[in-house]
Amino acid sequence: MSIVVQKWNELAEVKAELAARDWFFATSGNLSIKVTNDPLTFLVTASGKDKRKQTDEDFLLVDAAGRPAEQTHVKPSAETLLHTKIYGQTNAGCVLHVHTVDNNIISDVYAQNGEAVFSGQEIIKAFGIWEENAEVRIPIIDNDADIPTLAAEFAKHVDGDTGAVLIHNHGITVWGRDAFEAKKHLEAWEFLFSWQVKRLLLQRAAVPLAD
Ligand SMILES: CSC[C@@H](O)[C@@H](O)C(=O)COP(=O)(O)O
Ligand SMILES: [Zn+2]
Repeated sequence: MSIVVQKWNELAEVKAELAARDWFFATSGNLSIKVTNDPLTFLVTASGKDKRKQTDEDFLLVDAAGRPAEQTHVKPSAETLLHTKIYGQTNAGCVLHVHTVDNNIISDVYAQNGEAVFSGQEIIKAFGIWEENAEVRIPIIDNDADIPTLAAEFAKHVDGDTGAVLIHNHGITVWGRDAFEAKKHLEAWEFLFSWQVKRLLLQRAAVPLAD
């Protein structure tokens, strides 16, 4: 099996799992997986498609600049530039972007702080952090409609092989060394967002919480 087919299948599997979670509302979301390092190529979702559906045109191969690396009539994701920043600046192998109600609420509630901070949660260990009372932070950036401007701001927060950024009232972009890690981190972030949204609602309802 060629490396492209192998990576295609891997990304298709992640896509199906995220679809099963109903994380692709209204054609939102984009995913990619690195195929080769030198030259850099990666498979990225085709733009504007319903990512819950599985078709032979779900992904296309693009180069380091996000341009199609082979003849195709489908267009790369409108947000491919964000993926190129990650592959260009790190050794990440997979990038996942989803819009969920919870990630949008958290991005809005903490927008003024420029980040959301979480602690006191067992699931933080999914990020490979094992200390007691560990804290995790996710930056929140403005949702600039101009993709090069958005990508430039986004790139300032891309400094490791794993990471995540919230885009205000838009969604989350998570990356990891491989698809397994990217998905694990995405699920852990979404768990934290959902947990925090529910805590905020309970606090509002004056239900006593541990802290
Ligand atoms: C309808 S979602 C809005 C899109 O602009 C975008 O944010 C998105 O996530 C999907 O865009 P796509 O070009 O299909 O990758
Ligand atoms: Zn998006």
